[in-house]
Order: sequence, then structure tokens, then C-alpha cells
Amino acid sequence: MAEREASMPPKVVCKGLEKTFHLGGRAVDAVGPLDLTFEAGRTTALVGPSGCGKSTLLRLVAGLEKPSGGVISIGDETPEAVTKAAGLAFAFQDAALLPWLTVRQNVALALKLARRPADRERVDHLIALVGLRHFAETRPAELSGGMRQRAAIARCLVTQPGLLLLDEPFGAVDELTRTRLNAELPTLWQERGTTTLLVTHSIAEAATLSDRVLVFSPRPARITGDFDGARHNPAARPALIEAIASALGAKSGVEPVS
Ligand SMILES: Nc1ncnc2c1ncn2[C@@H]1O[C@H](COP(=O)(O)OP(=O)(O)OP(=O)(O)O)[C@@H](O)[C@H]1O
Repeated sequence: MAEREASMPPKVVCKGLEKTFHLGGRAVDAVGPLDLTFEAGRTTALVGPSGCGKSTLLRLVAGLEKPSGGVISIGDETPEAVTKAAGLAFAFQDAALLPWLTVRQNVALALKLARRPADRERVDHLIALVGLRHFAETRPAELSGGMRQRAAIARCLVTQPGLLLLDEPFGAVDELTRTRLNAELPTLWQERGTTTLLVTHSIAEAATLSDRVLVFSPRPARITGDFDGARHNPAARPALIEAIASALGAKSGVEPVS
């Protein structure tokens, strides 16, 4: 099998994107219509009230759901084609690791599935980065939920995907580790300027990790705020956090601090 190069970060364009679910004769409008461009190599945080359609938007971009209307292009390709070519990686809220493999084998498997050469050094570097150096030979059942989530993040990053979709990736991670990951992971996932879409319930995390913050309305997700992120500008964070909170409104349920 041919080995694939690590993919270049793509631009993601959504045009007239809509998603409606049908539940026992009832229509649930989850997303849109949305016209939205995610520039190549930038990290965009998506925040909004619970159930507003953020995960559905990520699943549409990953080709895991079909739009009810509109189109998504990733570079010049469809989400399905990019997923098939291992051009994107998706970290879900619930880390799904293969239970019969160790942490190291789970992370290494991602390289194999993406038809990339084995790279023990990179696998071990990522395992260490997420704080699992001493658990590389451990199987998922013997890890805590947060540790499993960290292993899944390492698995996601190992292939250096052009497009990274992160759905509450730090949800089950303890506060100390989360702070460390927040400090270190952006450097890693942006070492090649990955296009990153990050769903988070933490306004502070959104402001700190991203180049852009999009605030969504209650379902169906529409954009109610579009701000420059403050990843490179710590001085701008307090004002940005206030602006995001104000765009969300008081009853959003989104955490004001991480
Ligand atoms: N497969 C599905 N079938 C039917 N309805 C669905 C499906 N997936 C999502 N929904 C509905 O679509 C809406 C948006 O859900 P989604 O998970 O995208 O929201 P979210 O903003 O990610 O929420 P949270 O922040 O709580 O994770 C919700 O009303 C949800 O019940």
C-alpha cells in the first residue's frame, strides 16, 4: 500500500448548510442554514448553548452525517473523500479506544490505518505529552475516563491530519492536566498549521486556544457572534471573554471560566 504524506491544512467551506433530524414524525432542526468559511491553518472555537447543534456541525464536516440541505467542501473535496483518505481526525467526547490494545498500540494503529510509516518516536512523544508515559503498555479498561480521553487525543494527533475536529476533547480531563494540555497541545496541533475546529463549553478555553471564536444561537445553530481569538494576545483575553459571554446571553449554561 502506498504511504500517504501528512496532509496540508485545508480551507473548509459550508454553503447553505442545514441539518434536520426526524424523530418519530417530529422534525428537529439542528443546524442552519449556515454560510461559513474556516480558513486553512486556523483554529476556530465553537461555543453555544447545550443542544444547539455544535456536535452535529462537526459530524457533518467529518461526513458522519449527511446535510439536509447545502454543501460542505474541504479543500476541493467532499467530507467523505477526506475522511477516507485519512485527511482529518476527530476526537469525540467519549474516547473510543480498542479495548484489546495497549495505549501505545492504539496510538500506533492510527498511523497504520492512515497508511503512514510506523514512527515509534512520535508515538512515544505524544503519549508522554498527554501525560501517559508510564501507561504506554496499559489497556483502556485499566485507565480512568480522563486518561482514556488523553490517549484518544494522542491518537488523533499522531497522523498530523490537515483537519482536526475536537468535540469537547478535554471534557473528562482533570483541571491540572487540562491546564497543561491547553498550554502544550496548540503548539503541537499547529506545528504544521492544522485547520482546527474545537467545540468547548469553556469560554476561557475558547478565548485562549483559538484564532477565532464563533458563538451559536440555541438550536438550530446560527452564528450570533464572530470574534478574533486571543491565542497570541493574552492582554485581549478578558475583553474577549466578556464579549463571548455577552453574545451567549446569561442562560447559556456555558462555563465563564475553564
Ligand atoms: N442522531 C440524531 N437523531 C435525532 N436528533 C439528534 C441526533 N443528533 C443530534 N440530535 C439533536 O440535534 C440537536 C443538536 O444536538 P448536538 O449534539 O449537535 O448539540 P450540541 O450543541 O453539540 O450539544 P452539547 O453541547 O450538549 O453537546 C439536539 O436537539 C439533539 O437532540
